[in-house]
Amino acid sequence: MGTPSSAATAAATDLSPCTIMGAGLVGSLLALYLARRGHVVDVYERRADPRLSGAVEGRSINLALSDRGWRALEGVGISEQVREVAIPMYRRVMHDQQGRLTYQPYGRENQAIYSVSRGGLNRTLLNLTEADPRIRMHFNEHCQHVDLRARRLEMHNTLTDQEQTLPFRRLFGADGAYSAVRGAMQKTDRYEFSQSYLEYGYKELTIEAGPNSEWQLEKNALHIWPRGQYMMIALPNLDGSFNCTLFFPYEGQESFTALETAPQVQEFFKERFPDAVPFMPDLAEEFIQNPTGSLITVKCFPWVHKDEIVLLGDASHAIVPFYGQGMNAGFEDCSVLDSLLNQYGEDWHMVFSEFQRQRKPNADAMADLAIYNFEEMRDRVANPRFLLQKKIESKISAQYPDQWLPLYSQVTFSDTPYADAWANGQRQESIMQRLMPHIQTEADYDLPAVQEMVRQEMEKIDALSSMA
Ligand SMILES: NC(=O)C1=CN([C@@H]2O[C@H](COP(=O)(O)OP(=O)(O)OC[C@H]3O[C@@H](n4cnc5c(N)ncnc54)[C@H](OP(=O)(O)O)[C@@H]3O)[C@@H](O)[C@H]2O)C=CC1
Ligand SMILES: Nc1ccccc1C(=O)C[C@H](N)C(=O)O
Repeated sequence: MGTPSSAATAAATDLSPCTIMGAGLVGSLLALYLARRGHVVDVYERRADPRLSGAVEGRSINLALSDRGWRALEGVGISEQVREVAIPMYRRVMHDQQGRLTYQPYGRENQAIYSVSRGGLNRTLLNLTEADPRIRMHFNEHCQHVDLRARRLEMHNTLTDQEQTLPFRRLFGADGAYSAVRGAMQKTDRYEFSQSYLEYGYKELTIEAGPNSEWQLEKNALHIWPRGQYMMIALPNLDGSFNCTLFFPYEGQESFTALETAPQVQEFFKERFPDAVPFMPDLAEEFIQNPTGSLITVKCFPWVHKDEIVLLGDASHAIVPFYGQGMNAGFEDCSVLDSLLNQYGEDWHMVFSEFQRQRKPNADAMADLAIYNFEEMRDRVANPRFLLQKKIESKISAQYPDQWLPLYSQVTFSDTPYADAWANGQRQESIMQRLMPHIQTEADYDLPAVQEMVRQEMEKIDALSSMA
């Protein structure tokens, strides 16, 4: 296990107490970061302790941990522990309507995104917070109101029905997409806020483990059934099963409203996902019983109030799940905040204002990237020309590693700010649009005319970067 980077710089005395709202993934990781700097941390969470309440496993989209998330976990020395329960997924496996498979690697050989269960990761983080004497966890505490002026929280205990008012000195809103902390900030003058829902919802389903707990599809992959306007995906679990998610329109001919009865569900899946159905014995029951989740994007500004309150994770930037970056971005918030604390010490005004200055454009870019990846996953990955373009891009990247890293790798396997990755990616896409009409097969990449075009494009990239 690595040494926590921030522990070395922690001052043991005179640190202001910190209050975190929300003990989800971001709130729990942030508690570890702040405690390891020497702060006393109180964490309030409206849910019961998931380790006691036996939260149902397999009822949430599996997370895909990638480099930004791993780096943040390393920052508090817990990445090895998480790695033990994470399954590497090296590539996308696409299933067409006849059950034929095509493949797309995520990055170079050995580069992978990692499937982890949200509940499992949350429990691991909570065990670690509990082991730290500086952290006090308060479950079943619902924040009903934040009084910004008096710096007080109105809390309601959902077990005892008791109300209490608590003062805070420094408040970190990690209370998710429907944040109560943000809710109070929204009432201040000139507060910018927007939320939008996709016209799609999601339904969680299960591909069962085989008779000997074996995986019935390729284990180390993320499976996609792209169907143009909708898709199903599956991520592996440690017990041999897969968590499947159907992303599906609310309305229309093929939509949730059109699938109401068990025979309708069976019929539809048999036609559209025939190779998955034999592994989904509880399909119709799950489809009818599991709730349909909605898909929200939240943007807001500012993220800070004076030097007293800051929003992190979904509270400031909830995004749709299609890039698998929501948790990674929220974890990166924690490591960025920690490095700003290293830089500015207890000058919270500087720390908070730098935090939102750096993070806001990146959060906005990630929100756009997430929507873009939905179109890629549900539609473009089914197109052989798209897969050829990705192969050509990886050849360019191998030949010109200093000039070209594919967009997916910049987002997933680097710490390039999301906004820069998105801008680079759009530039690269326009180059590919010029190049691809000259390429029909992978071998065409070596044609002298194509090589010359690529060389000229690289020269332009060099010229641009020397001007920057
Ligand atoms: N794979 C999945 O299904 C999901 C994944 N995620 C991932 O996790 C990432 C990080 O999420 P994070 O920012 O931690 O947000 P989360 O929503 O995971 O955590 C916020 C926590 O705060 C609690 N909370 C909300 N309102 C209050 C309140 N008024 N008082 C006290 N507690 C409150 C929430 O409870 P409650 O949940 O009851 O609102 C929740 O436990 C997301 O970007 C996403 O990628 C998040 C959700 C689902
Ligand atoms: N975790 C997810 C949850 C829902 C939808 C997608 C994901 C992904 O991780 C997608 C992956 N990054 C991909 O591009 O193939």
